[in-house]
Amino acid sequence: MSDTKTTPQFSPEDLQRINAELSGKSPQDILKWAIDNVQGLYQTTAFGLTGMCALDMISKISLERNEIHLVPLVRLSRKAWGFDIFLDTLYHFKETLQLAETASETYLAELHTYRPPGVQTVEEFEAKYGKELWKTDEDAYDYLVKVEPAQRAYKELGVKAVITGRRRSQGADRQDLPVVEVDSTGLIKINPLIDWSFKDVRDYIDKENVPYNALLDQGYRSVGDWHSTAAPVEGDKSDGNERGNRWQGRNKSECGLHKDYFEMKKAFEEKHKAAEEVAMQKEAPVGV
Ligand SMILES: Nc1ncnc2c1ncn2[C@@H]1O[C@H](COP(=O)(O)OS(=O)(=O)O)[C@@H](OP(=O)(O)O)[C@H]1O
Repeated sequence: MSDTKTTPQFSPEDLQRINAELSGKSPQDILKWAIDNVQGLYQTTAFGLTGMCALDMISKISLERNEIHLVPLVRLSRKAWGFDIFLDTLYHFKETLQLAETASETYLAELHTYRPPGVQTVEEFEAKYGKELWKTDEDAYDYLVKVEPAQRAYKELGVKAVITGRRRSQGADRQDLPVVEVDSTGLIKINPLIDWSFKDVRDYIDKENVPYNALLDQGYRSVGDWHSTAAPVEGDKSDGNERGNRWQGRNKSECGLHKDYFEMKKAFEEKHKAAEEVAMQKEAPVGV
């Protein structure tokens, strides 16, 4: 995979202007702007509530613009934008995988699913990288299940920009997010629901009858891998921190997908190389 940084469609000055223009606009207006102005646009989603709102809004924009309500959405939408990228870490809850299927059927959306390099199943992953890698080396885990597959997807599909489901009210690293940003690889990230609260997304889902992860009915507010998503505790509303059930007890609030790609890759490769050298030394016959 080439690691050359691509030239973003927007200069820093463009970005400043665009963010000023889009500030305070509705998610639908931000999405319309993105569809009209951004090339190579896809949505990256783990089918969180926010991503589901965005998916529903995009479909409605497509319908509204074409004014033909009986043509399958897939054909209309395909004209307007790319499609969904789903990074299957192999450790998602079955409810999330079920929702991925329901969402792509409901919206006739074409799902591009990417898995860790060279493997298709948990068994293959664990045979190659060991059991519970998220405990023994969480950075390597993040790199293998999210960061590398995402870069592979972007390259293979020609993705230049992604719509994400991040919101400022999710706190931690997200409280100062801009609407449009460019990451270190030149990828444009658009965060259309940036100003919405958890209640706003929940209300939209209910009002528009949007499919959602069945775990929400069990009290989950944020859903990631099963091994890093704690089950809700009765009576705990965690209103201030909707992602408080993720990576509990660990100093971690992001999965790596929204961190610096080059730094993650370098750290992974250096560690990997060192591990290989140790393994080779062990294998070398005594005296060599
Ligand atoms: N597995 C996977 N595949 C594709 N895209 C993904 C994935 N995980 C995270 N994302 C993108 O990041 C958005 C925020 O997700 P989370 O709040 O769950 O946080 S985290 O990224 O896991 O740290 C998330 O928002 P949603 O669309 O609401 O799911 C996506 O835009």
